[in-house]
Amino acid sequence: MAFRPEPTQPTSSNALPRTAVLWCNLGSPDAPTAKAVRPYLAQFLSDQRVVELPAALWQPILRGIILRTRPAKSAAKYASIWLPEGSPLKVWSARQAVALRGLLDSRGHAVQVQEAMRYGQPAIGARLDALKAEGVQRVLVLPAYPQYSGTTTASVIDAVNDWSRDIRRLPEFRFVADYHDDPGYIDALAHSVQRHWQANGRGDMLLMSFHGVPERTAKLGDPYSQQCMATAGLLAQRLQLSQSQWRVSFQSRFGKAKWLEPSTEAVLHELGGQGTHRLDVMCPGFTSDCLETLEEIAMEGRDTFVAAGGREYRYIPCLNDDAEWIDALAAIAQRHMGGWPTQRTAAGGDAGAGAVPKPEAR
Ligand SMILES: C=CC1=C(C)c2cc3[nH]c(cc4nc(cc5[nH]c(cc1n2)c(C)c5CCC(=O)O)C(CCC(=O)O)=C4C)c(C)c3C=C
Ligand SMILES: [Fe+2]
Ligand SMILES: [Fe+2]
Repeated sequence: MAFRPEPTQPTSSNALPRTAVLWCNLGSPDAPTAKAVRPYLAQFLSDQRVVELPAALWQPILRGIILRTRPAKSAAKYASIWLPEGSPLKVWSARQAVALRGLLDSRGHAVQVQEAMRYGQPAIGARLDALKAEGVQRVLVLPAYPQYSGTTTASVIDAVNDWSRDIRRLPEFRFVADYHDDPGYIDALAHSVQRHWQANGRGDMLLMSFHGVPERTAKLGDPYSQQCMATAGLLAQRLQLSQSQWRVSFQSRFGKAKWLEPSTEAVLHELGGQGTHRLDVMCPGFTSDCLETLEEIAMEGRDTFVAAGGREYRYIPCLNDDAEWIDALAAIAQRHMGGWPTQRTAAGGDAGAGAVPKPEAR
């Protein structure tokens, strides 16, 4: 094992903050084409946090069946939601990082904020390389997942650990595990629903659809489903909804195993069949709109509901770069950076940069 030589530390860059927030999301393919989706899915579905099967059993299925058929089907779905600037998930993640940095800066915190992707680009390791080369000494790893799951949150931490393995002088790391019950997050969600009601009228029912995981994952102790239920309960309470006015479901089932229930598809079918007049649908577990919300919920979900007899289907967008949400995110970041010298100095750097004494020490 050879550890990499340390980069020469920048000496005169007091203006560059020594603390960074790494805003980590899932990632997307580079383009909405089968050619680009294939390596993305290969990386994603080879992560043993995501598919908990022995590699000797799973890899032949992945390489021999899934990666032959799924890339083209997924690419067509990605093409239906792709933005001129790229994948919605990456576009929103980048905007969120810029907004978070701006807000922290306006509060006197000199902190770098970078978005990074667990799969595809910009990769977590590449971002950490660049931050280290700039002299960053403290990194807050902030997953874009409000609810903790081994399949997502822990996998982000694995990527940080993989990068760390051959680094001689590591930055100080802190990891945010979850913020499923954070009052700022719940308030931002509640206000997004209230704004939607003000603009479009109140629906008869609010469906909160979360990404699913295999039922086995939950049975083995993953806290994800409990945290989803807690988020939904807090949001319903905050919106003063009665038990009959809200439902929770789990979407994006993959493979043949049993996943968390009820499935979003089954609930949409049921609600449509009952003649639900106006259905409001939101995805509180996704902090930005992406393939799973824009294609599966806003498009496919509508078709399922209407085909079953439902009338009005209204999709409420994710928090994306909503100002109240960025404010909540800044509070979460600040709380976890407590004690770190992030205050901006007169020289424009941070108090932890070393070379410039703090104003009060002069
Ligand atoms: C194979 C099992 C999967 C598990 C377990 C899983 C958990 C999980 N995923 C998210 C968030 C997202 N998933 C997204 C896409 C996506 N998810 C899976 C599979 C599993 N996810 C696949 C194969 C895909 C790719 C698309 C496809 O081919 O269907 C996305 C969107 C990515 C984008 O580019 O827009 C997100 C976000 C969570 C939160 C989660 C468990 C809690
Ligand atoms: Fe997923
Ligand atoms: Fe999906």
